[in-house]
Amino acid sequence: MTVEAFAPAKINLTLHVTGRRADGYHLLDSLVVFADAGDRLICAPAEGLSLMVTGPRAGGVPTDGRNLVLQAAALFDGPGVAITLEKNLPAAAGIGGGSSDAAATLRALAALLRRPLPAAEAVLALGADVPVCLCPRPVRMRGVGEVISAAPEMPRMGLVLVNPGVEVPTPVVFGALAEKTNPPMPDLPGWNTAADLAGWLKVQRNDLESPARLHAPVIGDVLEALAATPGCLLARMSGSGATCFGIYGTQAAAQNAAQRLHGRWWVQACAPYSEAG
Ligand SMILES: C[C@@](CO)(OP(=O)(O)O)[C@H](O)COP(=O)(O)OP(=O)(O)OC[C@H]1O[C@@H](n2ccc(N)nc2=O)[C@H](O)[C@@H]1O
Ligand SMILES: Nc1ncnc2c1ncn2[C@@H]1O[C@H](COP(=O)(O)OP(=O)(O)O)[C@@H](O)[C@H]1O
Repeated sequence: MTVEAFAPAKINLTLHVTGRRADGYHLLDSLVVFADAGDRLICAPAEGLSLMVTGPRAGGVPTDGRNLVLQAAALFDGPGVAITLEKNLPAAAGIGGGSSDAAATLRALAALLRRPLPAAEAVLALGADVPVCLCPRPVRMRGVGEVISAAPEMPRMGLVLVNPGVEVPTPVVFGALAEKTNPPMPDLPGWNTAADLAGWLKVQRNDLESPARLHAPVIGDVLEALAATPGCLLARMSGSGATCFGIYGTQAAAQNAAQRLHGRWWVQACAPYSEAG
């Protein structure tokens, strides 16, 4: 039996940094959605554990024990599985590529080996973003990433992701954040249209945008380019960057914007993705 799993891109529509724990990790309040663009995993029974990384964004992704896929697989105590990871998302890009791959590995191996998912603490130890990636659907994420509650359904909309090809290491961005204690989000209201959602998001924030722009000023160019595309309702950075997203009223508007932006950067038109269950 072969098990396939989809590892969707994670998008932080908001990212409020509300405090800092004694261990240095930051407390977050984030509206997280997933995209129907992502990496793919194929897991097949084998003698030992192995990983092959393929796909257009495989370059530079570690294939040894540094890869979160192997770290996630190791939680199943030396499983006999050959894993192929098709890498479509840019790495170190603020869209949770590694974390989503790790979560997809956990889902796939639990199904393949007919075993329960590892304990919550072990999942969190893989990375603060791994718990949220375990059930890809719109959620509000708090704590350092482990406190997850359902968010209202997303309205119909189109999205465009743009990454300028500059890797922005997450610890560097958190380290450069001047004010660590900022207001959380208010209660989430629910949105009927993409314009409603964008209007509400405009008065929310990504607190990591300023420190990320210090490290990679090109983020400012990406945001400007996205905002200038026809029909763009909001342009913002995701996570610790450098990927930015644009929100559009329709898929067609997002496709059109992506076509205009194609050329110097990684550009992907997509739609919100939600896994049932
Ligand atoms: C910022 C976020 C927002 O969703 O996304 P990305 O930019 O990575 O996609 C995540 O919190 C990233 O999660 P993840 O990338 O899994 O973080 P980890 O591997 O656990 O931590 C990497 C480093 O980021 C910092 N870190 C991470 C999460 C957090 N809540 N506070 C932190 O201070 C710490 O310096 C830590 O050493
Ligand atoms: N499966 C993976 N895909 C991409 N990067 C990975 C993976 N496993 C480990 N890494 C390492 O994790 C780092 C962060 O990658 P990623 O999770 O994509 O970024 P982010 O935390 O910004 O969303 C990369 O620099 C890379 O070396």
